[in-house]
Amino acid sequence: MMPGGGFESMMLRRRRNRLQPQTVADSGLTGPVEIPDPAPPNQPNDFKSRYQRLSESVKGTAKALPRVFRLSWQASRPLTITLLIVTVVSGLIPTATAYVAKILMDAVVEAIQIHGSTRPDQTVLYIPMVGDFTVTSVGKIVGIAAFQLVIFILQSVATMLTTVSQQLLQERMTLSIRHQVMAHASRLHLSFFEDSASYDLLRQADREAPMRPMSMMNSALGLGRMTITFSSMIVLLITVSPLLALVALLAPVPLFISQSKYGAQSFILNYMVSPIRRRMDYLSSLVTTDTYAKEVKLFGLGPYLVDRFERLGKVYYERQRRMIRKKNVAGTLWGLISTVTGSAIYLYIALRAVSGELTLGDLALYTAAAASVQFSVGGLFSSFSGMYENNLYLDTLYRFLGTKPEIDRPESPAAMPQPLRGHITFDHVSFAYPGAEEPALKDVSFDIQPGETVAVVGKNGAGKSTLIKLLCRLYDPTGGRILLDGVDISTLDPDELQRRISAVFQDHVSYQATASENIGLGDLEHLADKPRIEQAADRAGIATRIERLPRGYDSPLGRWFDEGVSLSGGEWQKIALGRAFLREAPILVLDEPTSALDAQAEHDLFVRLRQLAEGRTTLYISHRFSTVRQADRIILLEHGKLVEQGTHAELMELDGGYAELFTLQASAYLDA
Ligand SMILES: Nc1ncnc2c1ncn2[C@@H]1O[C@H](COP(=O)(O)OP(=O)(O)OP(=O)(O)O)[C@@H](O)[C@H]1O
Repeated sequence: MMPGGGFESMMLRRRRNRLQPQTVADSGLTGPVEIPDPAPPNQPNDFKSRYQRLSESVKGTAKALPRVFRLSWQASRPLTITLLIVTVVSGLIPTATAYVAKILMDAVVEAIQIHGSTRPDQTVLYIPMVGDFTVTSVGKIVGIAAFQLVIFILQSVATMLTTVSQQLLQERMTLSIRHQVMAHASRLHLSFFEDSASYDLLRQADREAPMRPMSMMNSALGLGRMTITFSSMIVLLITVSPLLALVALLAPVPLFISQSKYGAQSFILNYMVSPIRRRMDYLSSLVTTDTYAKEVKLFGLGPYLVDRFERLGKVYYERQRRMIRKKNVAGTLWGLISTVTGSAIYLYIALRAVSGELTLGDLALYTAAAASVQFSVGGLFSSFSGMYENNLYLDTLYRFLGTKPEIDRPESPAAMPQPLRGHITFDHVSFAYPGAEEPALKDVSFDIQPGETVAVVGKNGAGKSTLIKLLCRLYDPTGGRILLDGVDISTLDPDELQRRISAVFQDHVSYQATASENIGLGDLEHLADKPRIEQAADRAGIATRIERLPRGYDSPLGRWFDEGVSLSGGEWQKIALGRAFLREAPILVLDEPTSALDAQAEHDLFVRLRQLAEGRTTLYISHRFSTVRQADRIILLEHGKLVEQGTHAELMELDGGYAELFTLQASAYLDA
């Protein structure tokens, strides 16, 4: 039985389960360790239904084959052709070998008989020597043996060619698919990365899919090869004895039944990672991952987590043991029926050979044929289940490649205003994240004059970062519009817009690269422009620190490198600022750029920012009011709404939400 639709519906169920809140007992951290496995798909299990599901799976999988061959064809035509030819040849070789063994044996027996008939007086067993035979029979035997040698050589060559072509094609296809996944991911919209289900899709496409087409191709070719062996063997047997062909076909039926039952069970077992194992993996990662180490150690969680792992592990092992035992014992018993049938037939043929109705060669042929037909039946099933499994992953790949970047790229974008002054207008902007019940921004309108520095404040979750994502066009507003120098940004080319914006995000990236590259990535055109990079580092207040590094600007940063330098959180943040300063963009966006900076560094930065922001429109988010008060204007957001705006003095005078937050923070400092 192939799980067919049942498997997919199970995957869907799993995805839904993931989105639903888990009970505490289910997390694996507390509660009973007997976490149940998902119920198997509720489907009838009689032979007919199994057969129907099998044929549905066969059709579904067969449909996937053309696209896999297309991928292989695109990757390399010569290798694909070689592989196809070699598959046909390898499929015929077992039949040819069996046939040659038969004619060789028949020739030997015939030669013995011819020679034996000339010595009718012989009563004791007489073993003839080569010299006793006629030249014709020796010639024939040598000819057949030579033919056999050719087949053996062909077999070695075919094996070598298969290995080489498969490995080379694997490399080519993996490269080409990874390239496609990367290229597509780089075009995707931010919401794709922020949604867990679609992000899962990307991770799977990136991790699993590159290997799959070639595995599928290999399984398909294996299936083809075995089908060729199987059919040619049957044809050969028919020419010798139709009865033999029939029995060779019937003998593996019990094996086929057992394969179809237990093969599918182990398939489900392998691909349905049981919930208990997922929890074990999580517990293990809590103890073995660097980012969790500090907290796990401080709270003394290690022994507790290890103990939970062990207890879950015992339950898991017990379930595995039962399943593995059942599968193998039952599978072997069914297989034995085939073996017994085969032996009975073998005996029957041997007896017929004795009575002279079949030759010794026929007996040899049947032996080879029966073994290879049985092998093919086993192989047919595992090749097919391999294809089925690979196809599931390929589906993921094609679903990923079929996703559309959600930002609409205008067909003929409006011209970017020249020169860009940096006048930003939010005009009744509203926004709700996909699937979110509450909008993150509600009817927000404000205006930032060219060169103005505006700070956005508000409590956690007020919508500050969302505002910035919309301005950078990482999302499109669900209502209202954003104008840049009077032009609606949705009519501009998003790439061109983003080139005019320089940003530091809350979760800025620490690239595993040299100090110089870390800053240079802010503007690819100046990736290796040392003087500009040094100037940007100086503006961000990190130049002296970089100069003190063992290899200055060429020092590798981060732990990926053997001699990589580990920077502090604040130093990394300054590097990110340097990256933003490298880009000579008219709009500067800073999302909590000073959260990791010490008081001195923050003060220095804002003194510099005043110079840097000159001529640039700057929008920054900060929870530090010492920084905020220096802005030309301050915007206060509350639950996605703009509730106050003005200078620090104006807002203090207003004595509203801003004044309250400011006083709260200031008094905290004063009390201390
Ligand atoms: N990718 C997302 N998908 C769904 N909802 C989101 C997403 N990002 C943020 N939100 C929600 O939108 C609201 C506003 O989030 P936002 O990040 O803009 O807040 P913020 O003011 O920047 O908060 P903080 O001060 O904590 O950084 C929050 O309620 C948050 O839960």
